[in-house]
Amino acid sequence: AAPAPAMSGLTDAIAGRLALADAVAASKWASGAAIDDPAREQVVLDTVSQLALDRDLDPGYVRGVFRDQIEASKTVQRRLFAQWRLPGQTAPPATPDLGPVRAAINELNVAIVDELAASRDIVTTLRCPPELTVSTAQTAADAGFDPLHVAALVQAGASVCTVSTGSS
Ligand SMILES: O=C(O)C(=O)C[C@]1(C(=O)O)C=C[C@@H](O)C=C1
Repeated sequence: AAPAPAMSGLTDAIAGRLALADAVAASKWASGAAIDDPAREQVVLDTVSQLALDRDLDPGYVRGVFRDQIEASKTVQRRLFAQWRLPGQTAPPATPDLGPVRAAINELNVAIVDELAASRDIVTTLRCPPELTVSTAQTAADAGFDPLHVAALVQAGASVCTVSTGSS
């Protein structure tokens, strides 16, 4: 097999977290809960800030990456809700208890911060945007993501590289 792209550990962890948005959405549909849960978002952001400090990463950088994880999850959840509201469509059956899926998200949060630490030297360089693009494409293909999840995966990676490639 070809070697894995340099940042595929990170994009695999991001994709694993994003894939859980489907289970979150199904659970919220079953319980009638809102997609947006600002209190849970604060817990996630505060937790990953501490994980960042433990690894000598900039907590502001890591919070920014996780704001994108949360927004990407909501992109998927909102689209699924919109689909399930269509005539003749239904949500998959799910338990209204978010506890188990949030436990899985917590584990992937740690994995993502670990992968950000492993990629700390590349994220500030001009190699980051192309490596992230290649890894994202490989991860999306391996995961069998549909266009919605591919778009959300790209959204989730938007703040990973701290080098600007835009002309100014
Ligand atoms: O845990 C939830 O309820 C989710 O929907 C997941 C998540 C997240 O990505 O961490 C996303 C949106 C919510 O506002 C809170 C958290």
